[in-house]
Amino acid sequence: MHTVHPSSSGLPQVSKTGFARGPYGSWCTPDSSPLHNKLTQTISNIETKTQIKDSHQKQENPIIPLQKVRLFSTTPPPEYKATCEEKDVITELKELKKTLSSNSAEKPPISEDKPAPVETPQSPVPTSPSRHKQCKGFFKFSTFCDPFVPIDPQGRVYITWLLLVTFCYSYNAWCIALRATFPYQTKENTPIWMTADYFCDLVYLLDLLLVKPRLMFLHEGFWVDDPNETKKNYMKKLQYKFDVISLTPLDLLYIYFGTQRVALRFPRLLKLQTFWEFHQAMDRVLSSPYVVRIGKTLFYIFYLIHLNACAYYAMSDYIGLGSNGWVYDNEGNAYIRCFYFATKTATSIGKNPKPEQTIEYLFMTAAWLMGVFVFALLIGQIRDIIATATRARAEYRKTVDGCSRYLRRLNMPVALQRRVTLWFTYTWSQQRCFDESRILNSLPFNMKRDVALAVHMSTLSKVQLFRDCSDSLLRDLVLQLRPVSFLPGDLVVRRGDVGHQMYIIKSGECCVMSHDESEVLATLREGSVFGEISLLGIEGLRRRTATVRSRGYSSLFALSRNDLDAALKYHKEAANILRLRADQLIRENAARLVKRKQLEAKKSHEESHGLRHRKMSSASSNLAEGKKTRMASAAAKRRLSAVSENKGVRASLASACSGVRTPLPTIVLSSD
Ligand SMILES: Nc1ncnc2c1ncn2[C@@H]1O[C@@H]2COP(=O)(O)O[C@H]2[C@H]1O
Repeated sequence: MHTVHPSSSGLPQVSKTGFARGPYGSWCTPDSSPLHNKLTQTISNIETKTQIKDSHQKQENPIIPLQKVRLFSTTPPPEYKATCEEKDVITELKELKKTLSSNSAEKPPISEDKPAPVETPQSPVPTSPSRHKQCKGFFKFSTFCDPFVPIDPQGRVYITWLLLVTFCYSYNAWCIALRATFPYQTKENTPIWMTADYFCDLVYLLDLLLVKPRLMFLHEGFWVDDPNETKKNYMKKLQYKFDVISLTPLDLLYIYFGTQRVALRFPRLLKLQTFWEFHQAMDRVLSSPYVVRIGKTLFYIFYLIHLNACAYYAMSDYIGLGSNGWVYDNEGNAYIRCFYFATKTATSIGKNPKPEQTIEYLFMTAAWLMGVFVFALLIGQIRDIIATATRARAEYRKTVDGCSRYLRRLNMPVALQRRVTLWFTYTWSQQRCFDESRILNSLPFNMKRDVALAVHMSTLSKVQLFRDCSDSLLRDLVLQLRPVSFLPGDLVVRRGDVGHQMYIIKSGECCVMSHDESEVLATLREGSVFGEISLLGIEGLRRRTATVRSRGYSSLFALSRNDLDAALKYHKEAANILRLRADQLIRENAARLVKRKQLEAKKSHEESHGLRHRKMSSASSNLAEGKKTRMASAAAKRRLSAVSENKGVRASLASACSGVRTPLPTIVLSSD
């Protein structure tokens, strides 16, 4: 029998060469080289081992031949045989490891067009095998039609088939009740109704005989695609019994009762499981499953009203159309009028006609009860679906409002409040959540890591450090990365602070500032790493060597010192790369600092030289001026002595001398 192993999640893989390694790979394997992958297979992956065996037999290495395990063998092997097989497998694996390690020098090249399927036994939910057999369009459809090819229950073609069956089911569900009560099936249109009916019956039949028996299923974590087993599996299910009963040809009784007895087709309504199956599949496939859930609930609501309308018409017909104030008065469009009445009674909206007969009272009571219990339940369901769909946004609003209220209560500056709100808005727009880890925590560890890798792949693939080191470094670190956002001008790290985290730029730009923050030393962009120097503690440096500011809005990943230390313990090459880079930066910065200091010294030297020169020149000019003043005062003295007796002249003289910087000749004043 055939089994298909659980495949990887289909996420792209990291490779040193191209980073993304194609859809078959997985992040879960510790080393991504094909050789290593082969070594890390578990015993459960028997088929893969067979492949490995084949490839190595080609290299003429004697390996004990492996047997394929039959999960559903008709004559199960005795237990001791299974144990022996298991032992064989282990021995073989050991031999294989030895062989491979001896051949490790000549690693086979990675085939680009045919990537080796990597098994991930630790993957919790095996994806359907259709991931491996990617075929397109018509070919896909033709394989679906082939009665000997198993069908993937998660494949698109099967979901399309489910849509067709659901359509047929809905047709039966609505039209059987409608035609059985309302006079819409006439002699003239009976052939049309019949054609539609038998087309649906054909679809039911094909589903029962050709589709459902070929559906693959999971057994102990493996996809079973053996036709006999898939058939047996279907026939064991309750769904099979319902599917068979739904095709009971009660309509053969048309021969006796006439084609008007459409109620004979009621068994068709028992194919309800396919209807549910379709909705489950859509729920899985669509990006917004809420639409499907709401659609299904609305379908139930309208269907109940439809049944109510049919019952109302049937009852009115039985009592006599228009015979009293409660029954349908046979005016206007019968279906619309009855549907309107049924909606009114079910939802208790509007004024309902008063029942007159017991049967009418019973009908009204049943309709109201249905409205109270069933409708209230269904409408509540819709409210829940919408609340779930918008829960994340509601929580975001609650957080923002709470924080703003807190800041307002503390009378914080308006600018700060605005800044906080801005941060919330930006972080929400980037991450759509504030705590990514809380969302992922419900997943198993490996899946959580796969999701984190897929989400952050575009950024992490740009980080040179991860390209240069083994893939497992990225896998070890990805769950430790914490997204953080910064606003324009925000300080990411401050020079002199103790370093606790290093950063990877997811989007935006960060500027490394010089000592006095007057100069930008470097502008770091997406995929750049910074803040590692103080974490590595090179030459005892535990403090930030530079200030780094966010230039615009930026989203970064922060990695704590402990997580980095833990990872570097097992990834020596990464430690070396980081250390080398840090060394280089320290040397560059030191050289820049020395150069700057030299420049400053030179400048100050030049400045002091210039000052002395200026001082000397100003001293000599002072001397000359003093000489000039002395000469001027002597002349004034001479003139004064000539006119010493004349008072009026003395006053004018005083004013004439007032402009002279040297103290006025006291002689003149004292002569008074
Ligand atoms: N000249 C530079 N060019 C680029 N990055 C730098 C430079 N100097 C320092 N850094 C980074 O800025 C970071 C500041 O904090 P750390 O000292 O921890 O680590 C530092 C380096 O990662």
